[in-house]
Order: sequence, then structure tokens, then C-alpha cells
Amino acid sequence: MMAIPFPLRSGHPMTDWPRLIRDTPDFPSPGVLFKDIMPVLADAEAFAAAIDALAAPWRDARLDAVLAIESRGFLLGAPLAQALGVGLVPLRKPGKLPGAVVEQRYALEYGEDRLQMQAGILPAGARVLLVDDVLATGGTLLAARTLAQRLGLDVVGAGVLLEIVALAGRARWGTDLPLRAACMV
Ligand SMILES: O=P(O)(O)OC[C@H]1O[C@H](OP(=O)(O)OP(=O)(O)O)[C@H](O)[C@@H]1O
Ligand SMILES: Nc1ncnc2[nH]cnc12
Repeated sequence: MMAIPFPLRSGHPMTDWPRLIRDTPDFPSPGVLFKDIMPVLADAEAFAAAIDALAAPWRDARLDAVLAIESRGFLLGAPLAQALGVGLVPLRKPGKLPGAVVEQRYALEYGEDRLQMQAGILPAGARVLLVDDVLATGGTLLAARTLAQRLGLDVVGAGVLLEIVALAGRARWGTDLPLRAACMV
């Protein structure tokens, strides 16, 4: 049988969960150093600590909902919404959501894509937090923010598990709304 590469219950102290993020060079395309968060989710304590770290800045933010970005953002958005006691709304890739949708096109570190959100799923003025796993160039998060604002939502800020500082996504996000990263590389 294959050896398990890391403990499934690591017992890691809260601050150590970022050590489980693994680098994969040249994925999904040459020249990209891919930061793989899956080992964090596979470890019970690390996953719980990561969600705690994501939730901490927003506990008093009087949020109505978390807006989670497909697909790795869903894995964090659902437990985060539960931790904060608010609803969850998915921002999805095209063709997945029924009914009327609003769409935003964007570029990310390794390609182009589109995000859609259901029109009318939240009332205008609802206070929302955007969540994703990784901030790289910032294209995805910025598109999510534009989409939410086009629907009249009050974007309170954004939370990511990992910020890749060298790719300067924070500069694109700007300084008018808070962007909190649970860890940075
Ligand atoms: O800051 P950016 O340069 O925009 O990159 C960040 C985005 O890239 C990844 O998404 P991807 O489209 O690969 O989708 P996935 O979550 O479905 O893997 C990641 O989950 C972020 O959403
Ligand atoms: N380098 C990277 N690692 C993981 N997810 C990403 N999304 C965009 N760039 C990424």
C-alpha cells in the first residue's frame, strides 16, 4: 500500500497550517508555480484552523452572505459562511446557474474566464464578503467585486486563504475595500 504523505490529523498548532500548501511547478501551464491548498483541506486540524483564520477579520462585519468563487472558493466559502452564521451565494463559471444571471469576463494568471451570479438571489444593499482560495494577479477577485456591485450589493471586503505577493493582485484590488489574506507567500 502507498504511504500516506502527511498525517490526516496533523495536530499542527493553528499557525502551522500554511506549511501544508504545496508547490507544483509548471501547472497548469509552463512557467506557473501552482500553490496547491488541497493538503490543508485534507487535514482536519489544518482545515479548521484555516477557516478560523479566514473568518477572524469578519466576525463583527455584520455580513449577510459570503460570495464564493468557483471552484476552490466553494470549498472555503461554505464552511466560512457557517462559521460566520451567514448565507452562501456561489459565483459560477458560465452555464451552471439556472434563471437570470449577470456575467463578468476576466483574465487570470493562466488564462481567461467568466463568472456568473444569479440576479435577485440577494436583495440590493446586502452586505457581502467575497472569498477565494488564492489571490494571484487579482483578476478573478476584481471581476467578482464588479459583478456583485453591478447587482447592487454592498461589498464589505474580500478574504483569501493565500496571497501570492509577487503577482501583485493587491495593487489591482486597491485600497478602498479591505482584502484580508490568511497567509502570504
Ligand atoms: O488572482 P488571479 O490571477 O485571478 O487567480 C486566482 C484564481 O485562480 C484560481 O482559479 P481557477 O480559475 O484556476 O479555478 P478553480 O478554482 O476552479 O481551480 C484560484 O482559485 C483563483 O480563483
Ligand atoms: N499560482 C497559482 N497557484 C494556485 N492557484 C492559482 N490561481 C492563480 N494562480 C495560481
